[in-house]
Amino acid sequence: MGKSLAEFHFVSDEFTSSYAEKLTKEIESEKSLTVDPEDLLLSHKLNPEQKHAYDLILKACFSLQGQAFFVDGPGGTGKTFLYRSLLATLRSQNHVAIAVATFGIAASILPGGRTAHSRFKIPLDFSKTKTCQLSKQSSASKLLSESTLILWDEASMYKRETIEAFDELLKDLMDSDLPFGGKVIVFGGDFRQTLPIIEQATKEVLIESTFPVSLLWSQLHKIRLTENMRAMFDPGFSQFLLRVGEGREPVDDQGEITLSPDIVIPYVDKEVSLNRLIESVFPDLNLYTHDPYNLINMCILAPKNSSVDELNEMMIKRFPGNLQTYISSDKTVDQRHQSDYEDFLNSQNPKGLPPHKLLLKKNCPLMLLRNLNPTEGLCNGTRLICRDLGQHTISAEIVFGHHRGKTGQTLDYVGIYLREPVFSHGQLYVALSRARTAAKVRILLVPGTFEGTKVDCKTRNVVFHEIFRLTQE
Ligand SMILES: Nc1ncnc2c1ncn2[C@@H]1O[C@H](COP(=O)(O)OP(=O)(O)OP(=O)(O)O)[C@@H](O)[C@H]1O
Repeated sequence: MGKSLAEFHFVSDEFTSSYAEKLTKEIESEKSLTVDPEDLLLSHKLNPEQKHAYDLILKACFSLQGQAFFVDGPGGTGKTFLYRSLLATLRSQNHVAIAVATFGIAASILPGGRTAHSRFKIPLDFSKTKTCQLSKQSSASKLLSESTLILWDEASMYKRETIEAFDELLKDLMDSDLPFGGKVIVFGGDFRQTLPIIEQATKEVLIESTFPVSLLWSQLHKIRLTENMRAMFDPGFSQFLLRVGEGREPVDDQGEITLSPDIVIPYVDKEVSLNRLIESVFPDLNLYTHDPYNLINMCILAPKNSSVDELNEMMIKRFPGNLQTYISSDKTVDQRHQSDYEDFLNSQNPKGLPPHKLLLKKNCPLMLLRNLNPTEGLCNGTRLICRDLGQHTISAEIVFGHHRGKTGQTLDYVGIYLREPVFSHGQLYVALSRARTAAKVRILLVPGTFEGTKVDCKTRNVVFHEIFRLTQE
């Protein structure tokens, strides 16, 4: 009687102190995140819709009454702008505000952002276990319990079972039956943009996997942002974007929409037209040497990796400087098959890996394909500039993301290469909606060989209308 557990030395003193240290360290590091003074001023710049959302969410945070929100806004309505403002306000007052996103690149845009998978130990393969792998004693659990706000961007791209597992985790941690354990949680997203990625899934399977199908959906307080701040100086373009995103742009009997000839590059032949697309987006590649920070926001987007590879091959030849070639080393599991399969392995181009033959030049832009260190801004989608090319190493500099002051997913000039039409919900809308004005978009539509009668400005726009019906429920 009257003894503490520690006196029985079940666990070595060294272990207990290092665990306690780790716990404190994680919470302290979250509390000591530096707040960008610019972010603190954002609350004064919010538009009336954003301000309403900001006040509502902060009220829930300060009244200690748990509430779950969903901020639903088309691309460019300032969701990220609102999140940055909320995070800055709370963190400057010493509150723990956790920010996560579906993909590394979106996480790197949020100050202190991490991917939801790494922060909440969500298993990558949900078929084996449907629970988050966080123990109640872990530092991440403690952090969640202490948090005033949990902010989850791009929740529209997450499978509902993941969010349901997170709800169970919070209920367990907080010993509460309230939704999300009674925490204040803000989900954000846009169902006009791409939905969860499930390979080979039918439309029905895809829709069934989305958040609005979950029973949790009806328990969320919905906040809608409607004013497109990105395209505010081109209202006609902003309305066109919304019609494309919501599948309201009229289609012909082939199911295709007609784009304005002003934004379409006329198709002559593939090489000539591709060159025109490249020249309209990157008029002078020499400028990368002097001003990579501005040029990194000019991009050509394509729905398939094979089109991107084709463009990269053309672009790197045009880029000034000496070419450096890096060759991958592919090995068969059984060494005896190496000579038979080496050429075949080298010809493969799996997603998430660079090509077998990677061609680079000093000062050329790069995109990282792995979440190497999201907290330092090194994640899948981070854009960098090659600074030095060694024999086995590449020195590169981050030129995009929160770590470089370039926040949000706005592009200064967008090229869209449709060698074949888009194939999935929201793809065309996502690409178009990165631009501020129609004058900063150019699209190359390669005519299909099918019947050979394709009219130049027509293309497919895939929109699953069912998702909008579900979000309204
Ligand atoms: N209240 C505001 N005042 C000034 N600029 C704003 C405001 N809100 C947003 N913006 C600007 O509008 C652009 C789009 O905002 P933001 O990236 O936050 O939108 P988003 O809804 O997160 O877009 P997406 O869903 O496409 O990622 C950014 O350049 C941002 O700085």
